Amino acid sequence: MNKDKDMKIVILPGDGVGPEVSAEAVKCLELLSSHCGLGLHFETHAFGGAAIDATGSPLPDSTLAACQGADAVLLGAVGGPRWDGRTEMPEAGLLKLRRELGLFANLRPARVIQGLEALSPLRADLAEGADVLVVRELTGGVYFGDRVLEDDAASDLCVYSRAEIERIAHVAFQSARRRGRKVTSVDKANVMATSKLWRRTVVEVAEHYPDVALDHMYVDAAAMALVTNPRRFDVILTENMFGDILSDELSVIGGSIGLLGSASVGASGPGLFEPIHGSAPDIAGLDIVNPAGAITSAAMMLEQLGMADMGRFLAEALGKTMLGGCRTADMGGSARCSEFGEAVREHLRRRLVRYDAHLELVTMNRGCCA
Ligand SMILES: NC(=O)c1ccc[n+]([C@@H]2O[C@H](COP(=O)([O-])OP(=O)(O)OC[C@H]3O[C@@H](n4cnc5c(N)ncnc54)[C@H](O)[C@@H]3O)[C@@H](O)[C@H]2O)c1
Ligand SMILES: CC(C)[C@H](C(=O)O)[C@@H](O)C(=O)O
Ligand SMILES: [Mg+2]
Repeated sequence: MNKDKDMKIVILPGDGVGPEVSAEAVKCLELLSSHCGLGLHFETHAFGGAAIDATGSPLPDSTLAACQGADAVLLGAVGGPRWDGRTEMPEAGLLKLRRELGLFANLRPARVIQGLEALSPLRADLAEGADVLVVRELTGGVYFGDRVLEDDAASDLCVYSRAEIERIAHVAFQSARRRGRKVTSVDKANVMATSKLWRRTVVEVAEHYPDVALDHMYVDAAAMALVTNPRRFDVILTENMFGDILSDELSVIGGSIGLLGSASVGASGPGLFEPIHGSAPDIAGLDIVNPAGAITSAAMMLEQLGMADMGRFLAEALGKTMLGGCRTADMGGSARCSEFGEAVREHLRRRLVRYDAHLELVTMNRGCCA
């Protein structure tokens, strides 16, 4: 594959395990890019706690400008106890980046890999075949409402407009069309005004998708059903805070939070690709973190950049690595983060050899027929 245009990928390693997982993902991308002529160019920028230490800000202007001028952004993770309680924490940089890039849709797929059901904490008969996509609204709700913190009282305002709900609902219904054709909208409409508007608006948007089934659940019941009956879900459509919490819960059905990647996209401009886990300070620097979520995020990035085949090769190499028994400690194995990443790349190299042979055959056949 030779792309017409070079692509700029901004890497934000961040804090804790962020640099470790993003390094493995980047090495996979470099391998694909050099082998297949994808024209990916990588630029690393300071972000999060590391940027606070270097510049005083978690999202320096130069980092934001680089992200705005990129084709895609790949992030490790931010935060850690070292910066807890600061006036401006590393996490504030992440929220600002999502907002500045207009990344209102956060897609978090989770599934139990066939053959790895035993790694799920769920009973095998419950885990088998579970495959859920969380579509999380990412730039509204309580994350972005006014906050007041006084000595004896505090408040966080939760606001949603109809337009914000409509656009994320369209993303969920369109995703369902490519998957199992069912959307479960999760809210707290028995209590919250934002959830009442959410439910009403989702019902209206659903009229444009008569081929997609829609049901509604309260978030507390959904939290239970995710671990008692995950197969009842296809696409979960939910607001910012509920999506944050439910996706961490959902991540463990496959065996570990370390498995999940995510894509955050807006109406236009670069997407942001990041594992859903945090900076895992308890295991940072030990080379034992699971980089699968970061590698999955890189595969999602390739798909979004129009290189779906390459994304599929990377996702397949990741699956083969785990099915072949190479697993990090969180998955019950003993592989180091770097060993796991290298095993993925070895599977990728083998896949690319077969791909080259296929391309050669196609070229030869064309020659014969010309
Ligand atoms: N997108 C992000 O950058 C992001 C996401 C979540 C949390 N955070 C931040 O990360 C910091 C730590 O948060 P936390 O401890 O609540 O959550 P966390 O996700 O970092 O860790 C929770 C637990 O899961 C384990 N874990 C996480 N990822 C793993 C992986 N890939 N492989 C193996 N084990 C893994 C950790 O060791 C820890 O025991 C906080 O500052 C938080 O705000 C950042
Ligand atoms: C670090 C934090 C601000 C972030 C969030 O709550 O969105 C994280 O938990 C996530 O899931 O990406
Ligand atoms: Mg989270």
